[in-house]
Amino acid sequence: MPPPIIVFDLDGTLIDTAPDLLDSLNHVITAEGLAPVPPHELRAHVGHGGRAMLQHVHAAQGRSLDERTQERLFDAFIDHYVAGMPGASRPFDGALACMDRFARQGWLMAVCTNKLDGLSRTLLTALGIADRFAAICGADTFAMRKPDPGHLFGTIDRAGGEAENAVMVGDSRTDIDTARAAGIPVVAVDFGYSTEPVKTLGPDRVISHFDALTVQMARALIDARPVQTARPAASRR
Ligand SMILES: O=C(O)COP(=O)(O)O
Ligand SMILES: [Mg+2]
Repeated sequence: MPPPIIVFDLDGTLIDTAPDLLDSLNHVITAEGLAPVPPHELRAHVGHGGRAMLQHVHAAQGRSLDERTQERLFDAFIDHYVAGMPGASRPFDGALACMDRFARQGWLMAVCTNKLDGLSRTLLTALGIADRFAAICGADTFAMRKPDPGHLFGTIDRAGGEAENAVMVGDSRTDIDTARAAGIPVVAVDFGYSTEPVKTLGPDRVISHFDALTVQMARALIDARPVQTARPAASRR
């Protein structure tokens, strides 16, 4: 039987990427004559991706954004973001020690993120932690992405784990919905980029610091999960 696996979301869960994402966004929009956005206004939108941030900023400043312009600005945003990696992005407090605990107990670790695959790898490599993960699967790794449970199943398969022996950790409704749809227990962090309080979204546990995420907690969540029906064949890889 393969070892148990803990699957982390990236932005807002494992890594605090918001300052760099906002910096790149402001770089792009100020070049277009828009006003820069203060961090507190956009932090909650960071978890929805670059296009959503561009749309939000344009709408908030009464500017239209056609598809072509959006794609041009998105490309410029990504270019700026990658060029600065890792910038000020850092693992959240306690995240590295938490990963150490799970690694010491022989758990597999993986990343399941709606950040692009290449960006996720570049960032985790720049931070010196890419090697810790048996799989890093982004928005464009599979034909589906979170909240489709196939993204999570695919990540677990690639890492060599089993969905029946897995826990997910995330910061958003998307993560919680994904894990729920997969029948996998989910721990929500309340320090990420959710627009709504995570405790209202139905996670199995909420933590305010990685120190609270113990191997015992993860083990207990897996042991307590109800007996699952077989996952849909379309989600198998
Ligand atoms: O970049 C995004 O759209 C969200 O990324 P996440 O899934 O790691 O939170
Ligand atoms: Mg997230």
